[in-house]
Amino acid sequence: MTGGVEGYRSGFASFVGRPNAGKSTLTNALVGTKVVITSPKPQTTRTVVRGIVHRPDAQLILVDTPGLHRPRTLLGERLNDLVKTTWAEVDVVAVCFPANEKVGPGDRFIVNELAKVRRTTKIAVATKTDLATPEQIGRHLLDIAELGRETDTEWAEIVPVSAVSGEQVSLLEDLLVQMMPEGPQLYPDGDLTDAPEQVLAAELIREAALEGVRDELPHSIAVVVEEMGLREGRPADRPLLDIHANLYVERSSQKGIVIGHKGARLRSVGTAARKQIEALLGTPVYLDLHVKIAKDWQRDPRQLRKLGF
Ligand SMILES: Nc1nc2c(ncn2[C@@H]2O[C@H](COP(=O)(O)OP(=O)(O)OP(=O)(O)O)[C@@H](O)[C@H]2O)c(=O)[nH]1
Repeated sequence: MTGGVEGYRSGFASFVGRPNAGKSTLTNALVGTKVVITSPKPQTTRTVVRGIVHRPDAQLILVDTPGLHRPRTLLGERLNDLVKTTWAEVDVVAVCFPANEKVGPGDRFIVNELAKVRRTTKIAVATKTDLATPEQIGRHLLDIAELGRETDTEWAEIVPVSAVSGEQVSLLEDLLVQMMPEGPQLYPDGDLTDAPEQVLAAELIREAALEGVRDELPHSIAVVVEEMGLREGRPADRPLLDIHANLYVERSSQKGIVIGHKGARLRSVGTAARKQIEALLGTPVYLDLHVKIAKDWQRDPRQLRKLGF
């Protein structure tokens, strides 16, 4: 982890736009090819991590937010409120406007709703520029700027890109990174998306760590699996799964409780969790557990959410 490195930036961006606007293709172009569509993490029910851009200077986490619909019912309105709450929690919302189609009522509806979320930085992305002539792209950019004025939306940037030809994709990445706040690395190196096994392993460790101390530490333990992978050089019939995990508590007094006298409690937590994970995944496990205090993270709702507090 390079968390805490000076100047390091980390945060969340979300691509929105009408169906077919090119959101998924752009996510894949930014992250690389291996993105998998994942299920929501247990503790973040509203957002799904679609991909993570790792750089030496930053980590950019691309999340999906629920789709926005024209509300016809109270439930529809509630859902839209939820979308707006989510938009308020990410650092940047990027609205995608395909360059080969005119800006239309569907776009206008989304931008109007987004305009009500004042604090979040908004950018406009003109997607699929390989399908449009330079004149069309120019016109399109003016239309997007005009829509911004009409809806009282301040576009921090308007960026034309093609996810297919790759044109301007790295520029978009640089711009997004500059808009992220300074903060620690939130996901392990190499993670492209939330791996369900890692989430499950973290849950089992958390369960084991809470065993017997629930009253003392009700909601104060979070677990992040930093690394998880089969150890290299093992015979095929004797695999070993290495898991490195951090157990986060809020205060140093809690650290003592979790570790126990001369580390005895942490060792038994490790043993219990290891057996559970082995039973679940069917592979022998080497579990390396560290206890850390998440002091600086407590005031940041995004990081707290990531940690499941
Ligand atoms: N030529 C070209 N086609 C693109 C580009 N980006 C996306 N497409 C195509 O446009 C279509 C829609 O792209 P998606 O990335 O699935 O769009 P989306 O916004 O995620 O769509 P929904 O999931 O329906 O909201 C697909 O057929 C893509 O191949 C691009 O930069 N150039």
